[in-house]
Amino acid sequence: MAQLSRSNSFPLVEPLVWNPWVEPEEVTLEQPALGEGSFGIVYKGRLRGSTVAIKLLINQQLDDDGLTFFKREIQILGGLRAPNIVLFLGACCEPGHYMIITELMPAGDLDTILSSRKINLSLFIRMKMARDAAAGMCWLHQNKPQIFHRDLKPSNMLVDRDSYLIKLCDFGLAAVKGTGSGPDGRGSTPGTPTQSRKMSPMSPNEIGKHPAIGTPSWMAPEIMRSQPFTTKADVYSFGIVLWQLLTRHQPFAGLEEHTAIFDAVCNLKQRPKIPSNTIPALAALITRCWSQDPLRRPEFGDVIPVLDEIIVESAIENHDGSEFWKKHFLTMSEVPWSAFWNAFSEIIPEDTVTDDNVEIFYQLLGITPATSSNIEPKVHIENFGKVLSWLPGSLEELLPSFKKLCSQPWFFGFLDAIRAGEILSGNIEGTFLIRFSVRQPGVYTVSIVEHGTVTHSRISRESEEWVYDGMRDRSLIQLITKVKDKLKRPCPGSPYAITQKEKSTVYLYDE
Ligand SMILES: Nc1ncnc2c1ncn2[C@@H]1O[C@H](COP(=O)(O)OP(=O)(O)OP(=O)(O)O)[C@@H](O)[C@H]1O
Repeated sequence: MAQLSRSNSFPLVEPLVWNPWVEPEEVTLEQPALGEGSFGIVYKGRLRGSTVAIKLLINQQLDDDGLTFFKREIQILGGLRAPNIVLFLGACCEPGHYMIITELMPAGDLDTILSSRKINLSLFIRMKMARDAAAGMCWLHQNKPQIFHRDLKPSNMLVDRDSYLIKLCDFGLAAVKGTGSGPDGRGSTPGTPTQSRKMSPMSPNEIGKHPAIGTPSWMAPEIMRSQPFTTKADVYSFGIVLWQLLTRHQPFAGLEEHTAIFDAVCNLKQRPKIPSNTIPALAALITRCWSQDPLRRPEFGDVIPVLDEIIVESAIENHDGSEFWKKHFLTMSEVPWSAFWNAFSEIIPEDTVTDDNVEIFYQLLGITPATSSNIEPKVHIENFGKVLSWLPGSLEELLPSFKKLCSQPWFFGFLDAIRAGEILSGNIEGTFLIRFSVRQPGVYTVSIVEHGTVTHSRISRESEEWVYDGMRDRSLIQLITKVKDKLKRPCPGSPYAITQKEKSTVYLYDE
């Protein structure tokens, strides 16, 4: 048999259409700026009929070294096409108009988003962001030749508005292995550190003391010490980013001076504190990523599958539930209803696989019937996780437990405070209903008419027991019977009234 020669490249003989250069007149900028870094101010703008992001260099009088940097950023970013790396669109290399143009990421950078408490981001979304960043870094490290980012931090991670997809940006400090493309033009490629003039955001004075590249809070100890480094220096930075995604805090916040960070990280081997209630796999991953010894840090290719499992665990706290999702739908955030039900009906008792139960489950997962027969409804991982947090126990018992709950006249399921208030108003003192807490999955809310107004309070969960009004019980239904002096009269009109034909004998009200 003829031997096929293996080749993954061939010479491109046709003239290339790729032309990165843009004339300054082609670009229009919109004020105010979107963001500002140490080297550039970024604006929203227009180019050739498209809305884009334009980074104008702050220093428009580049010397030879500055020009080398600028060209390298264009060369590296311009050659990258990957789902988690911001798309390069063009550049202008005319003195006075030095700029780099990329796709616009409308939600801005991750640093701003994480520090804005108004933006609610579940741990599930934040771990998906971590996975995106890891995928972007994996692309760089597995490129041939390898690319080192050297400034990985949340302000260099851009966010897509709707999907929260993350793309890496700012390749101003990036380097290509084996090209001698050091920022100072003297070959400070990874593995052979030299003194760098470009250090963000250290001042020139400090550079002499700590010849290193990057931003101190995210800088690996070997970089700070100006020792040889590898791709694992980026993995260290990722460990800090992962901790930020977990806590939404700034790393080394109390340490203002770069020398203090140097001392903490390099000499005292200190790291930010990982909260004790962190998912164990996530705590372990952060710890490995920011190991003092670079050899103990994982490759990004190994980080991604670990994050895939962490993503599931962050959406579904219930152990059986997260194992179920990992087994059938790992890497999927939502699955078509039929695929979900096929897998789920395999693990529940055969007599519970009924049309009634399908319907009840449909409601429970907050699925609205498809408006068109072409679109199959989907089960979202976070909804499944929430449902399991309200109905803890084994998966086999999920449907019977929910059915029993629905048979209680006071249970109203998915209802917000405003609607609960409307339903209860005009009822006598002590009339109440119980609903899933809209804000806090895993918690129930009691809405009750008290002193002529409707008040809302929580039934919390502590050590596998439900707790309300000083009483506690493993069964929610039993707990409600214990507080019937306060919760006197179930509110009429439960949406599950039909299932209440099989009314529970556990709780009997004196109407
Ligand atoms: N494509 C984009 N879409 C939206 N906002 C962007 C985009 N690119 C950059 N920004 C915003 O501008 C800020 C600065 O961009 P960038 O990091 O590229 O500049 P820099 O001067 O090289 O920064 P550094 O100080 O980290 O070196 C980002 O943190 C972000 O807020």
